[in-house]
Amino acid sequence: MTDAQPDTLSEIRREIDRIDEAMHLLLMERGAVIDRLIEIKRTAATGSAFRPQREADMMRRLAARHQGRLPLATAEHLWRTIIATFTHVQSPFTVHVEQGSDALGMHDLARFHLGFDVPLVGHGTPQRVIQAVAGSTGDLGLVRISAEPGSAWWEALGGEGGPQVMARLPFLARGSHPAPAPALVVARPLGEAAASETTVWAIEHESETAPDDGAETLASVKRNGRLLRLAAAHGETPPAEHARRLGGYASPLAA
Ligand SMILES: O=C(O)C(=O)C[C@]1(C(=O)O)C=C[C@@H](O)C=C1
Repeated sequence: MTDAQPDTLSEIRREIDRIDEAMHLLLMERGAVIDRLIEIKRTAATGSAFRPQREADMMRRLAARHQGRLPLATAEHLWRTIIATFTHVQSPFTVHVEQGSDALGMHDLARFHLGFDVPLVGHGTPQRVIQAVAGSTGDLGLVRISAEPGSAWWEALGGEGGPQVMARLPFLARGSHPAPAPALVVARPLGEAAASETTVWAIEHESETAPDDGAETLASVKRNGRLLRLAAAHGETPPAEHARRLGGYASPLAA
């Protein structure tokens, strides 16, 4: 199609304008619905409007109905931005991001899932991220999942009211994801709003090798002939006798 067919081109552009206007009106209508939701949702109990299981259900439905020319990643990013923005509107929060060895990847991941309305603060280590979240009311932390990190940073999670794992990103996990850096979202306990399809555990093994217990090893560190392991397992059953529960997340949708 060229500008030599002005009638058809302007017709199509009118259609695009109609769709854009409808989308904009719908987004503003969504904002008005969120105003009503703020009145009935007891965000004050946890200080956070973040509802990871609800978000997972929404993203699964989006992926299931998706088709056509628009890349799924673009639809995912648009909706993540909308949801994160409306989460922030309900109860403002900051996201503490581990910059460490992959600062660019982590920044991409944060912006992909949160848009630009949510403020980010960078930290050099996962422990600093956890500390910042622990000292806040409803802030989130983003910690990179790296198989052999420099320290067993997850030892700083848990405890009475302390930060826990709440989500795993990317959620619509595909080989070609535009922001593929694997990360865990940590937050102070969200009560019933938390997701727990997959539970995250800290396990200390007597030897330097992990047994085949069916749990996925997210990260591990060898210390004094023992293996400190951050593991994830479907359901709520501990994979080992002395496993310490560190939170949970909605299981990402694999390709
Ligand atoms: O459903 C809720 O509880 C909301 O707060 C709404 C909403 C959304 O914008 O759709 C926002 C934040 C939550 O994490 C989940 C969904």
